[in-house]
Amino acid sequence: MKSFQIAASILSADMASLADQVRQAEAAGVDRFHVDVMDGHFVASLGFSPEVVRVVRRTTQLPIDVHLMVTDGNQFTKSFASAGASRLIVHAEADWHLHRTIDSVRLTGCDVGVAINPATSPMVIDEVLPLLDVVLIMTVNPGFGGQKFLPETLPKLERLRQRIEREELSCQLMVDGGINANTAANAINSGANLLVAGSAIYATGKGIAESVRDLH
Ligand SMILES: O=C(CO)[C@H](O)[C@H](O)COP(=O)(O)O
Repeated sequence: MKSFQIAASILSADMASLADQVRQAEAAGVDRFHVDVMDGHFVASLGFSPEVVRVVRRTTQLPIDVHLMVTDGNQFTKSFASAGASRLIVHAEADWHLHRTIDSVRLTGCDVGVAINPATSPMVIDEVLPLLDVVLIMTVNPGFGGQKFLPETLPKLERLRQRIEREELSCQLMVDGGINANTAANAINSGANLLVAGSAIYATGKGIAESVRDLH
């Protein structure tokens, strides 16, 4: 049995045929979908709305992770939960009251995750780790697809993996940014068990099926 999951990030998908791109990725064997929400403030880009999550939800039964790269994640939890998100991931850097936000995500019925940027120490989530379903270690600075994987983020994965094992926590360790057939192995060897891939699935020029096969 493989020890990792693959999430397809629709940021690099062709929006003109989003439903078809979701179906193709599911048929190719991805385990879940990843939808980026960007507010032009916490990160420089804009996108995606709950309406996009609704389209993905209507198209697949696979879990959908919504990554809230926004200044106030708490204000959007209900709208993305009712659009069909399975899991909401907020940024530790963007939240002064992370514990309260984790509680509000739980109240929506969604699973909960916290993301940290490359410059952020995992110490910021020490106190809440046992409350989480997933930790997202950004392996690029967030906001854009197609960036280069930052190997200096790997020691954070190792450190978190050790604690998760030691305390027998059920939390997944997710990596996002620059994940492809070359960088995935390093991330997995350092402790990641959920790989988010956007351009390595939707923008290789080889087609979705072959790209997912390469990742596996
Ligand atoms: O959060 C993100 C960028 O901030 C993304 O999920 C993005 O889609 C990753 O893209 P790629 O796999 O092309 O690096």
